[in-house]
Amino acid sequence: MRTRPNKFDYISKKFEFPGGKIESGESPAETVVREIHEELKMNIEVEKEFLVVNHQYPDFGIEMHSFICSTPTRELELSEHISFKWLDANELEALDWAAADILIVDKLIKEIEQ
Ligand SMILES: Nc1nc2c([nH]c(=O)n2[C@@H]2O[C@H](COP(=O)(O)OP(=O)(O)OP(=O)(O)O)[C@@H](O)[C@H]2O)c(=O)[nH]1
Repeated sequence: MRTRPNKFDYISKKFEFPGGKIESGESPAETVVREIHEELKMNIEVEKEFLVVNHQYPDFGIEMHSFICSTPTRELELSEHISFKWLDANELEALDWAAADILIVDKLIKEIEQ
């Protein structure tokens, strides 16, 4: 997903994975299901946890949990992003990713190439 212009220029209009912040009482896997439904009107199933990344941006730090998920359909409705792309592994590297996402992208490329 491509982010809207952001107050922090290092995140503005970068590509990121859909998701969002954990709410009180939620597990990270529950968060991703809720956020993807809220942001994209998509129903997904979490298959497995993929990678936990800790990243320090100049103004804040994040601990980001990523998951391999499945969905019966690719149909979605954007509500918070300016565009999206479905990509094969060999196309992932070409995008301008948020810095915190680079380790996830690298691991995806390695695992899918095997
Ligand atoms: N969802 C998501 N956020 C990411 C990724 N990579 C990354 O740096 N972030 C950053 O992590 C921060 C928290 O994500 P968020 O989706 O909750 O962003 P937000 O503060 O706009 O959301 P909110 O106000 O709806 O809670 C944002 O600054 C976002 O840009 C990613 O792959 N997915």
